[in-house]
Amino acid sequence: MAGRIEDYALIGDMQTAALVSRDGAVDWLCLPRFDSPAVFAGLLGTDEHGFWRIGPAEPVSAPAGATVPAPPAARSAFTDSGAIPIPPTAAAPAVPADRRRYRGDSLILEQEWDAQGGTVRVIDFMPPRPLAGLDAVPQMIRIVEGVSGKVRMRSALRMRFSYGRVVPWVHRVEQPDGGHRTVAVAGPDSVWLDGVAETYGRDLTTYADFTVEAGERIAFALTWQASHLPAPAAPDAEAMLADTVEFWRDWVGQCTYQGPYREPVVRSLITLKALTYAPTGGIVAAPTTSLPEDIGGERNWDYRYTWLRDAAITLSSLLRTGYREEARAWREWLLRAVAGDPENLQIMYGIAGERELTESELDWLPGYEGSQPVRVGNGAAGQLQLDVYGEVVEALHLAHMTGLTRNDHAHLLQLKLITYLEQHWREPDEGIWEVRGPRRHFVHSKVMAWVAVDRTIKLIEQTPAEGPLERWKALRDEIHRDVCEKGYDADRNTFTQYYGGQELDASLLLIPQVGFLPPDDKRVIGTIEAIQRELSTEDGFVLRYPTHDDDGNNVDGLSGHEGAFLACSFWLADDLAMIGRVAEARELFEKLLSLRNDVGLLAEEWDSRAQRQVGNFPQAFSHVPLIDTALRLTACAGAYLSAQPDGREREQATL
Ligand SMILES: OC[C@H]1O[C@H](O[C@H]2O[C@H](CO)[C@@H](O)[C@H](O)[C@H]2O)[C@H](O)[C@@H](O)[C@@H]1O
Repeated sequence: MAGRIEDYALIGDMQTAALVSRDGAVDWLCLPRFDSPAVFAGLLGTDEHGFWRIGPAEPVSAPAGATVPAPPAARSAFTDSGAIPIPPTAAAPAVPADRRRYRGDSLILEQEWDAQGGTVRVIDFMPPRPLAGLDAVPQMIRIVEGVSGKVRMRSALRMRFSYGRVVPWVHRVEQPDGGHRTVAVAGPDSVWLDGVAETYGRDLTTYADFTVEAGERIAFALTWQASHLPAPAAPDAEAMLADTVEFWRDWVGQCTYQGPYREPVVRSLITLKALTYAPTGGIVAAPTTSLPEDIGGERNWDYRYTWLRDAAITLSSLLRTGYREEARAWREWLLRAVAGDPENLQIMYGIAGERELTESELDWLPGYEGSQPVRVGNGAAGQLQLDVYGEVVEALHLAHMTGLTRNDHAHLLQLKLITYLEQHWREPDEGIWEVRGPRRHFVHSKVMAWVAVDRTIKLIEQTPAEGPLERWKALRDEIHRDVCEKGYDADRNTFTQYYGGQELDASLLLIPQVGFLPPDDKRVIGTIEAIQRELSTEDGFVLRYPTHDDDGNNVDGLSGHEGAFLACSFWLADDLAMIGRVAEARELFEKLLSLRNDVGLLAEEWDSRAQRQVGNFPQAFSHVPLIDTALRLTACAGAYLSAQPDGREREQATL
């Protein structure tokens, strides 16, 4: 059974990613791309749906309920050593590592067990893949390293293609040097296992039992190849490790952020890079599908696609921390994806710009802790969400302002988007939260329409780009007036979720951040205070909107509740800093940092009742605001230091 969401660490090669549990099991891996069917889908079901666990065969202290390690009957060498008799269903021992971490600022995971006989380390990574050529195939490398003593280990590999549905045909391929490879084939996929350890099959699972001594390193490699193509070369694991170390050293070396939050910022940047599909520049919202927002409920979605909103804000964070190449690549992706008539702009696309993201349910998967359905595809692709025009234009604007090489097509696209928005901003939409209830006049959507027009006016004023400047200035004023008249409740001194509504919405926290109103405007302060009052969880985080009305009826078309939305909680910290409540902002930010798991990763939401992470994982939409808030608080600290040379702590508004 899958562990808690925070028990997982991410490894990836910028084309796909895997989740590795603290017990040494890879429970999620889609091959060859982020959005391909999973080869290991144990995360959303059981071990029967695929996993690959490497860990000690005999840990010192197995927790209650852990599978007792035992030798398979077919292997005499192991049986001769006098190990415990095997229960017929035992696949592999599942015992949490005693320690784990990423190797420095990289995506190379190291887990260590103090086991019977000594200490052992397993190093897991996926080498960044070349974009073309024979070796442009996904690989997962697992190096078992003896740290001290002598430890008996087991690798248990159960491949189940097509999200746990298909048992592949697995066979050995003898090699001229006397060694062998193991290959699993079904339909379009083949997956090759290489390693020096002897393997054997039992219960439709491939095992290797071996011993590792201090200083010894035993490598395994899994390589995917289209099944109609010749066998891929067996990778040189140690050379791949050296290349991967160098790749991350170079990449992290470009980071311009040097403030007090360097560790969480860099880990978030590495995570965002891992979610970027290198061949096209598309960015997935998360590498998983259907990790529930409500454990046991139906709020389960496929995030392995590129949302314009999520990608645009990711781009902004990358640009502000020195990463221009990713920004340039995403701009190219955007231009290709939206090519054609902006009337047909989708709010999300596949990672290569695909438009067909039809949603369906995988009824053979039980779901994470029974959370059904498991969905692939995403019906939100067909929604109207007017805010994405604002987010995209804002990202293009920032790219321009930070000196990214001029691109006339991007300018042209921006002008076309505004021409579309001019005709459609008055319409109701599904809004930033993609609610599956009725369309409404969401205030956040209108605010972001204002952002799109505002930034385009600035583009025209600052560059040779041309457009009907006066007409668009009038449009900008009209949208502003409309929002302030219809989206603001003067009696309660707060903006509301939608025109004429009573509910609040945490996306309103963005009003001062995008410059729609200044932070010291009484309506802004009133809205921040109302959100703090009405949308806070008992532990001080923020819900994005109330999921139920006063009579207990669901308002977003879905049953159940959801956790605090981490992005919104970071936005609150930002706003508090903007209105001068810097100490409070910092306290909230640090509380948010404490929700990260031990390797620095955040899901989409936090379940305050269960005190655990929920939703897809790791989530770009959580790591981006983490970076943004860190930058703001760092700027606050800088302003503070220059204003307070004696170093005494005092709150002050800096923005
Ligand atoms: O919870 C309801 C909606 O959840 C998803 O949308 C959320 O994730 C998106 C990607 O990070 C984000 O852009 C959006 O703002 C979030 O609400 C899901 O994709 C939707 O289908 C679902 O209705």
